[in-house]
Amino acid sequence: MAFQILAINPGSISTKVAWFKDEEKVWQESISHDPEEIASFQSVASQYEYRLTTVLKVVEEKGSSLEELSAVVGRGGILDPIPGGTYKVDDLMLEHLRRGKPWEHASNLGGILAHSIASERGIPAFIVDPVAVDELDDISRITGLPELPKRSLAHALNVKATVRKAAKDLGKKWDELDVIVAHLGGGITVCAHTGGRMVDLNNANEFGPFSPERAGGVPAGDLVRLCFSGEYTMQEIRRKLVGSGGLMGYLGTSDVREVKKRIAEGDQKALLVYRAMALQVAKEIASYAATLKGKVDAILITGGVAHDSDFVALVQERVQWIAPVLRYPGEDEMRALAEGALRVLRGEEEPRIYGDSIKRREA
Ligand SMILES: Nc1ncnc2c1ncn2[C@@H]1O[C@H](COP(=O)(O)OP(=O)(O)OP(=O)(O)O)[C@@H](O)[C@H]1O
Ligand SMILES: CCCC(=O)O
Repeated sequence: MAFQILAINPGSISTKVAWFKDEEKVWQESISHDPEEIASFQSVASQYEYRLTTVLKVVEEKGSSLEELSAVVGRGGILDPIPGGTYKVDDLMLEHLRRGKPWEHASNLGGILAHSIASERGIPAFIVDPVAVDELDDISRITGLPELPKRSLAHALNVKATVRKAAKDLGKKWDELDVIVAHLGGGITVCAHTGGRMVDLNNANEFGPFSPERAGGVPAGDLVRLCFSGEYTMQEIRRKLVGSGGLMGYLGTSDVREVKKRIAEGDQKALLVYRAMALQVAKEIASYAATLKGKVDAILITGGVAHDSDFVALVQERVQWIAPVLRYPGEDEMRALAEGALRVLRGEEEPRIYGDSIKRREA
């Protein structure tokens, strides 16, 4: 009998919903929300009823029956640091998903919504590879200021799914591959993945290359001066770094297709910034070759910007001396969620327990 799985992926102004019968994606919808309506909520957690109604309406319109579900899976957000994998949503996780600390992420709602739909039907709710996955080697946490260690926040769901895809293509086990993964989306995660773990990475919100909408690493002294200039609130500075930085900051757009259009029309500034982003991505990739001591099976380039073969070529010409570059354009987070749930439903993997993972890390 096929497993039927509902996957829910809440983004900042969209909610993606998909229905799977085993690996077959029966349907997928992405509902765009009115940014003003979203902004009218006090917190991510307070959007719960609004997003739940959205999900239930899509399911009804598609003519699917919630009663046939085997499990519900949601994208998980900012939790305490935990290893990657498929987690059962339990009371402790729910409490942490709702608290929105140290800051909020729309994907926190994924686990909350999955639990709400699943618990009424006595079926399991899961999250898979949330942004809080932390598998860093201790040496990678050291930054230069003891009170500011590197935190692991990454596009873990797509990074892990891409490693699994590459493992199939290369005929190896996913947890035996040594790869560098660059997820090039609105934010950019570059990571060294070895032995099944993300042992070193840039943290998509704080370090590394600038991205379509984020600043990446910036001159620390000048940033301090900006913070104390009296011109900006903390919220405004945060917005500059995540949302209005990178391509958005330099060119007023975070859409790489628009940047390409301007370049084709002869815009030299757009060309310079576009090439600079490729250089920064290449330098970040090369730094993880050092983490892996040069033992790299492949460099995997994924995310929306990987659709752009010119951009990938600019990166490739600077890093192909390290290892072959494989391109996996876009992402299929909905499939990655469903496959994470399927591995547990089929008994191929034990579901992880959030509280146990935190305790193990603290011990
Ligand atoms: N065909 C394409 N050619 C060039 N760039 C593209 C193409 N398709 C998407 N992009 C770019 O990819 C970026 C968005 O990537 P993606 O959809 O992976 O990000 P997201 O899901 O919004 O954010 P994140 O990956 O940080 O969660 C945008 O800059 C967009 O312009
Ligand atoms: C913080 C990394 C993940 C994301 O940007 O959504």
